[in-house]
This record gives sequence, structure tokens and C-alpha cells, in this order.
Amino acid sequence: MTDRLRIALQKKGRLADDSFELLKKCGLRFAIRGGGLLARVKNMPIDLLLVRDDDIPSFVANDAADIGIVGENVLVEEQLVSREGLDAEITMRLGFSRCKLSLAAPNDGDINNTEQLNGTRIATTYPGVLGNFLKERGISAKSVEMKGAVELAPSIGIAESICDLVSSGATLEANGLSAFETILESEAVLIQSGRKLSADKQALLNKLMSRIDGVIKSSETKYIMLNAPKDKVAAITELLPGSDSPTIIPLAGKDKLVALQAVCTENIFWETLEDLKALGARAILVLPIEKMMS
Ligand SMILES: Nc1ncnc2c1ncn2[C@@H]1O[C@H](COP(=O)(O)OP(=O)(O)OP(=O)(O)O)[C@@H](O)[C@H]1O
Ligand SMILES: O=P(O)(O)OC[C@H]1O[C@H](OP(=O)(O)OP(=O)(O)O)[C@H](O)[C@@H]1O
Ligand SMILES: [Mg+2]
Repeated sequence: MTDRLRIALQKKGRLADDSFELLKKCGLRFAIRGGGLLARVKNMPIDLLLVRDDDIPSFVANDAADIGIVGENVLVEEQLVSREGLDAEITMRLGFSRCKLSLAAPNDGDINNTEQLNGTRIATTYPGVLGNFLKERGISAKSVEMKGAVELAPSIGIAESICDLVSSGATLEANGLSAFETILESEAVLIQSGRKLSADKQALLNKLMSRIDGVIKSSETKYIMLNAPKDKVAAITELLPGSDSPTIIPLAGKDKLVALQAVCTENIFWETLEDLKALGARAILVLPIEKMMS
């Protein structure tokens, strides 16, 4: 058995670029070439297997890969349709490729809630998740499986409604459809089987997961610097999202003012800056944080 940690990733598509970027930010050096199905990481004992996203859960379950990055929607679907059970579980949530698996029907049609699906046809790429949902809700409907372009199903007359992924909602709108129920919320996830890894691989995976954690946290974390009236420091600190003890520095020649610096672990919105300014804060700077380790 190889000693290199094998990571299954989507070769091309909605998950691919964000997955590559995440690994690059974790310090992995590799190049993805056109037709290649395997990329070797140059500076660590890691191989990247570049595959269709639907194959990632079974690659992990069947020991073709040690870990994988896939949409939660695909993991749950593969778990539900796999007859002998699938040995692949979520190890870590990755926060990108967020979308919902929703039920939707034509704006001008008769269906606008789940109960009305009884006796109808629903087009979907996710028969497992849909079937499970219908069973739980006691609804009898026929699922019509499609590999893509599911939004076209009602207009071409092969189903009365659809069950598909929605993110911005633009595709639904362009096809005259409205969502009326969400059956699954999804994001990219790191998956692993229950198999024990060798000590070396486990140590490498622990290091990688700690770096991924740092990348995710630093993307949400900002460093804020501002000057403020001394008597407003407490009120200003209250406003800083996810920060409890800022650094306060005296300002030369300005008795009533201090400089305040803090790490904010949540997003800082324009509204927060406007509120800080209203309290007397000036020269406000919000800086990105490139790396974090606690
Ligand atoms: N509109 C969207 N916004 C955000 N994430 C999405 C969106 N559509 C899909 N995703 C997520 O990205 C995953 C991959 O989507 P993509 O469309 O690339 O899949 P695919 O066409 O099945 O790819 P493959 O060729 O690898 O089988 C989905 O399973 C889902 O988790
Ligand atoms: O709500 P929206 O932001 O419009 O996104 C939703 C669309 O995105 C996905 O398809 P994609 O564009 O990846 O094409 P595909 O069906 O060929 O995979 C999904 O299957 C929807 O059709
Ligand atoms: Mg796919």
C-alpha cells in the first residue's frame, strides 16, 4: 500500500476550483494538467485523484482514496442509494459550494406545496434523497431521473415539478419555476471512511485538517485598527464582532484619543463601520488575515 495520502477531488466543475484553491492555501504545491487523472503534490507525500464528483464517496469507501472533497448532497445521495451501505462520513465541513436541494414547480401551475405532489411526477438527479423525503412525509409520487437540465422537465411535459440544486435561484427564475420546500442544505465536505490510516498518513491528515481549519477561520477573520476617544473604548469594543479584548495603544500628543486594534472572528459589515464612526472612531482600517493557527 502506498504511503502517500490519496485525496479524491472533482476534476472539473463547481467544486473543482475551490477545492484546488483550498489545498493550495494549505501549502500543497501541485499543477493540474488538462487530461490528467492524477496530480502529485511536490512538497508533501500526497496524491490528488481527479474524478467525477459522483464517484468520490465510493472511492473513499472502497479504499481507492483515503479522503475526498465532495458536496454533502452527493455524499447523502450515494449513502442512500448504495445497497450494501457506504463507508464514508463527513470529517469536516468546508464552507464553500453552499446550495440547497429544493422542490420547485411552475409559477403559473397548480403545485405550490409538498402535499400537492401526491400522484404527480417529480424530475430529479437525486432519487435517493427525494425518495427518502417523500417516504418520511408519506407522499406517493413518481420520481423521473435526469442527469442534468432538470429545470426543463415541466416545460417539456415529463414531470409536474422538480427537485434540484438551488443557489442564487437564477436558474429557477429563468425557467419560470418557484421553490416551495428545501429538503437538504449542502456545502462542500471532507469525507473519510472508518478505516484506520497508517500512523504516518494519520499524522499528515491531522496536519492538513489543522491547516484547512486555519484557512477557513482566517477567511472569516479580519484585523481592525482605528483611533477612538478614550471614553468610547468600551462601547466600541461591544460593536466589534467576535472580539473580546482589543489592544489599546496611547497616541503621542493626543490625551483623549487611543489607537485600538483587534482580531474580529466574524465578518465586519459596512453597517458596523458606520456605527463605529458614529461613536467617534476615526482612521478605521480593516485588514485581511492570511494565515491563523491557535
Ligand atoms: N449553483 C450552485 N452553487 C453552489 N454549489 C453548487 C451549485 N450547483 C452545484 N453545486 C455543488 O457543486 C457540486 C458539483 O456540481 P457540478 O455541477 O460541477 O456537478 P456535476 O455536473 O455532477 O460534475 P461531475 O462532472 O464531476 O459529475 C454539486 O454536487 C453541489 O454540491
Ligand atoms: O440557483 P442557481 O445559482 O441558478 O444555481 C442552480 C443551478 O446550478 C447547478 O447547475 P450547473 O450550472 O452547475 O449546471 P449542471 O446542471 O450542468 O451541473 C444546479 O443543477 C442548478 O441548475
Ligand atoms: Mg456529478
